[in-house]
Amino acid sequence: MSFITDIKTLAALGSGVIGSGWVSRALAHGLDVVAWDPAPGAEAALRKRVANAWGALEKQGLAPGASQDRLRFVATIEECVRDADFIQESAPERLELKLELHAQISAAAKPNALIGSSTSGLLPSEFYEGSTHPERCVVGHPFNPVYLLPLVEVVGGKNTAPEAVQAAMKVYESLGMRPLHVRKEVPGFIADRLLEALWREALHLVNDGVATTGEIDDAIRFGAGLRWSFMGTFLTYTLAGGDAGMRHFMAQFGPALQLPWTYLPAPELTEKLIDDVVEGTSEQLGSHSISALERYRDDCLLAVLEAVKTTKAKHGMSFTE
Ligand SMILES: NC(=O)C1=CN([C@@H]2O[C@H](COP(=O)(O)OP(=O)(O)OC[C@H]3O[C@@H](n4cnc5c(N)ncnc54)[C@H](O)[C@@H]3O)[C@@H](O)[C@H]2O)C=CC1
Ligand SMILES: C[N+](C)(C)CC(=O)CC(=O)[O-]
Repeated sequence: MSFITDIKTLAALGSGVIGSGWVSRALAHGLDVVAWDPAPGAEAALRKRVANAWGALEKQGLAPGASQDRLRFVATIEECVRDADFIQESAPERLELKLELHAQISAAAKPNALIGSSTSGLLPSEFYEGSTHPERCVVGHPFNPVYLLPLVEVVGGKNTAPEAVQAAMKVYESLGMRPLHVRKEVPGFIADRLLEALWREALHLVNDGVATTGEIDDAIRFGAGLRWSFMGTFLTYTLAGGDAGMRHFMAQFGPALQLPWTYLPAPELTEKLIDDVVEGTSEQLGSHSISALERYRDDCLLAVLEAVKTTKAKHGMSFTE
């Protein structure tokens, strides 16, 4: 089956924080958007959120014809999805609710219209169980604010066609996003597994009276947080191993993972794990030398620092605030 990838109309179901982010992104990319949300006052709240995001989207650059006026709010699920080329659900994170909602959405949608769910970690095999044409159903997990952050994790369930995953990635790309295919269906996918681990440790630190929430946030935003905007943990640590790279880093700091620094049980540091990490990071390094990547890292850091400083000053804040 071929799926619609050249989309003109996007349907958004659920128009809270995430749904309104999708609506804003789609409108800014010049699409027609049809939205539905059962809450009283949802239309006014959605239009207000879109208006609030529009300034940033204008600065980023709007597609030709992009307009907030191309948003239509409707009264039923059927009306919302009937003529849509792509459907994005952003309803509350409850399995039973999503299961029932997707049965209704998929029954009313065009059979070749892809359906994405914004779920943060529920399994698509479970909540698409009652869907019509489940082969076109995927997870498209975005990050807040959806209208600016490019990452979207794309996950298929047991009934999802591999071509549907590829087609959905193409659609998300057309919306200016950076899709990441999560190849194994696991709760929390990739990004939230990482974020939740950090979050769990942060709560332990607060609970144990070690640091305040502000101190913990400072520990992130003045250190690793700055690096993370342009270089992930594995490549960062490869550089931290100096010229000897990841193998030296693993030898020096790997054993410390077994110490009780963290409440999270560490994996056993087997030879295979070390080899997998070394091989993975070697691939990431590609033909770049450590010193070339150090210069790249430093240039990126300077650029990010300057950008944060200028933007904070524009908002009346000092750099250290
Ligand atoms: N807030 C976040 O940081 C992120 C949330 N997500 C996911 O996005 C989805 C939505 O989350 P939020 O926007 O944060 O929640 P929210 O609470 O801001 O919005 C949910 C919206 O769904 C509406 N709603 C209630 N029942 C509904 C139904 N039966 N059908 C359709 N809509 C219904 C509500 O009226 C509300 O406007 C969840 O699956 C969540 O896991 C994904 C990424 C980040
Ligand atoms: C808290 N959360 C699990 C809903 C967060 C996300 O899913 C992604 C984000 O925007 O951080």
